[in-house]
Amino acid sequence: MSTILVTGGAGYIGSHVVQQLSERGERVVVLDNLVSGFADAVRGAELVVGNVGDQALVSRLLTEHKVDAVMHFAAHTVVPESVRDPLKYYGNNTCNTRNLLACCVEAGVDRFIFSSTAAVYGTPAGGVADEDTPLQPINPYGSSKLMSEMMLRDLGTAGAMRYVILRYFNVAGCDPLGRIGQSTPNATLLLKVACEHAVGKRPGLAIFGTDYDTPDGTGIRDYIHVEDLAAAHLRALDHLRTDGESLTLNCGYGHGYSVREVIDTVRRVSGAALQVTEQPRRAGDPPMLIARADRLRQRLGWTPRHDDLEFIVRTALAWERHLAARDAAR
Ligand SMILES: NC(=O)c1ccc[n+]([C@@H]2O[C@H](COP(=O)([O-])OP(=O)(O)OC[C@H]3O[C@@H](n4cnc5c(N)ncnc54)[C@H](O)[C@@H]3O)[C@@H](O)[C@H]2O)c1
Ligand SMILES: O=c1ccn([C@@H]2O[C@H](COP(=O)(O)OP(=O)(O)O[C@H]3O[C@H](CO)[C@H](O)[C@H](O)[C@H]3O)[C@@H](O)[C@H]2O)c(=O)[nH]1
Repeated sequence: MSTILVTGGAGYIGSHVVQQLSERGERVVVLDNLVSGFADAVRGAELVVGNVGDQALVSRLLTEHKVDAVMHFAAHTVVPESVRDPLKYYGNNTCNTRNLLACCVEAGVDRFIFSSTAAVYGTPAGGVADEDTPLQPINPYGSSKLMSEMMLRDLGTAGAMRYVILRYFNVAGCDPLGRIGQSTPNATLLLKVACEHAVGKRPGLAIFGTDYDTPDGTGIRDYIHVEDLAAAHLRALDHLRTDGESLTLNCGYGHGYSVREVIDTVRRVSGAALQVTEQPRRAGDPPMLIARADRLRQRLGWTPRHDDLEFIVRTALAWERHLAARDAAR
């Protein structure tokens, strides 16, 4: 039986994908250096603690485990940090991906699923991006991911790799059964920050920008539940295993919510009286970023199961309560 190598499988999104893979009976080996992941998030798979840029280690894993496909989540992901320290991002997200790809080519592993991001589009005109929208990242994080996409495209042209590039929009929510979740320390993402405030972990919450040209003046994003996103990865794997061609696909629901709508939902679901301040726009934030996501449905037969902001918030909040109870017990 062949194995899937999942890099970054101890992180937020990777751990949800690993759980779905193992529930389906797939054999999985996770490679994660735990810089932002957690060993106890890896369920149903072997965890190897190491760096994805370590070519000797990766080559050994590919052959010893008879790997037939790689899912590559390992990366640094904090946009403002990438602006302050771009080489950290090019090093981990681009150079390490290059090393990983070199090992795959050498070992003849030619199925690759890559975690890309809506950040490759930058600030698309009209706030809606399809996969052919010009790629104009406005921060090093987005650029570091785009360079990895380019390597994959060129390997595809050279006949050395078939790939599915998944461009995630705003990923949110957690395992509905509460087994794993988003534990990222010092989170900056709106939904996580709002849930942390709702459970008392933060004293307040800021809205960054109330003067956008949107119906309520705040930024609009396309929030996709992590379980739906994980399901897209399993479909991508099946596509490559049945000799499907290389694809680049947006992952979102095709509609969005404003910052105020997200905060109102967290307030309603949690019952907490949130302390919300209005602050100036955060540098580099587009007013609106929504996926045109028809291609994902058409090409992989994916249909979302959790396209419901309230459900997303409920699952995120349940995990936040679990973390708060765990911390209180320590
Ligand atoms: N969270 C989002 O909304 C979002 C949106 C778009 C794209 N993405 C992409 O999805 C992927 C997963 O993101 P996440 O939100 O789960 O982040 P995360 O930080 O929770 O997960 C990343 C994982 O990669 C590991 N890692 C990092 N560098 C490594 C290295 N050199 N070697 C081995 N392991 C390493 C970390 O320890 C962590 O477990 C990333 O590639 C990210 O760029 C995330
Ligand atoms: O405390 C906060 C945090 C965020 N926001 C606003 O909420 C919206 C969403 O912001 P997030 O920080 O949650 O997410 P981004 O839209 O910045 O997401 C970007 O960064 C992510 C990773 O950090 C992914 O890569 C994603 O694809 C990329 O577009 C934005 O309008 C932002 O200004 C607030 O008002 N207050």
